[in-house]
Amino acid sequence: RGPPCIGGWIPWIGAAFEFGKAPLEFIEKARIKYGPIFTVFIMGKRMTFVTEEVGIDVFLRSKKVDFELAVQTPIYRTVSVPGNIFFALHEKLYIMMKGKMGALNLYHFNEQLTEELHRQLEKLGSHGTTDLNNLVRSWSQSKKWLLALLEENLPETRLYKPTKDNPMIAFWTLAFILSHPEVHKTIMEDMVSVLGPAGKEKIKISEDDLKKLMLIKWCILETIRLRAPGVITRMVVEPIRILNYTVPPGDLLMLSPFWLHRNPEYFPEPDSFKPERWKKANLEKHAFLDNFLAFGYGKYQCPGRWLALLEIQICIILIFYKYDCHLLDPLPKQSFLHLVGVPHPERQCRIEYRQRK
Ligand code: HEM
Repeated sequence: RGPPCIGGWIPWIGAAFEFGKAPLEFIEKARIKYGPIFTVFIMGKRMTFVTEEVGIDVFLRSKKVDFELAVQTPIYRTVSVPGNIFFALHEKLYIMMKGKMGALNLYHFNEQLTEELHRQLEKLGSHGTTDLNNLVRSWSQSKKWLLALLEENLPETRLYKPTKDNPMIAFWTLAFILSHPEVHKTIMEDMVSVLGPAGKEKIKISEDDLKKLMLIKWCILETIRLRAPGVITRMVVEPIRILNYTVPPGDLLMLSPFWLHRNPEYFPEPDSFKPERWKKANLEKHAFLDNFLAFGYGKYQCPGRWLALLEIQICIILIFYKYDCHLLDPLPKQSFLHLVGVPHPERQCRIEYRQRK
């Protein structure tokens, strides 16, 4: 017997209309109505969602589910890499990225990232008002060095251009910090004690400075917890038993880090922005909090996770070092439309900035 299946009235199309209206909301409503495991039938495809312990454990650890088979089609759709090239290059590319961007090798990027962000900040002038989204977008457009690094190590990737970098986490982190004045104030005090008062041109940020500015890292992780990707996915390759159900091969097994991070058993007061909960994580040993799955898990866990954290950390330090900032709009809600990747804001959020003296 398979899990409860949500189909809809029109045979092949299935639940596509209902699901497409607000996929994230759909998943949570379906969990409440159908229980911890359910299948959604859409455009001839079956997606089986697991939302509680047993299912999550199968998703993360079972040998009967496959990462490459699940992501090949979306990769073809977004960056046009055909299946044969993907399967031939994927493992090599992953190992290379994991090595170059691993937590231990990462600080080589410090100087390059700081230089690049300084250049972008100069364009902002001494003061102004802008949409926070525009601000972070302009910073993330010049990662040519990262592409060059990939191409140098794996020339075959030259043929494929990546999609635009996604600056959403930098947006949300700035928005969360600026809408929590106590947190913002403590960050500014820490910055003065580590980097000194404002005024120096083009400060450099050492690995040691980053370690001392731990609250910023906690804010980024807490932001990622609250704005985690809507789903991660695996393809079922052999029948798997979860609770009393059998999930057949060919199903896409789906897990939602976004909703998992809202489970109060795992994260007390899950909707509150509480950077201090990250005090418990063993970040020195490169471990996150239990049940934090924003970067996926297992053999193909996000290889860019430490680089993403480093980049946002430097970005926030540089902007707060140079400018006094405040939001002109309240913290926007997240849109429930984005299932893949980090949720976008429902509406704009303006920021006013003025150079610190
Ligand atoms: C906060 C930002 C980021 C988030 C939330 C994120 C999240 C994720 C997630 C959830 C996965 C799928 C893992 C799984 O299914 O187990 C993934 C894979 C991946 N991420 Fe990230 N990521 C981020 C930033 C980055 C950055 C900056 C890079 C590159 C520089 C990157 C490169 C990749 C790659 C290449 C994969 C695919 C791995 C593979 O094909 O084996 N990510 N990421």
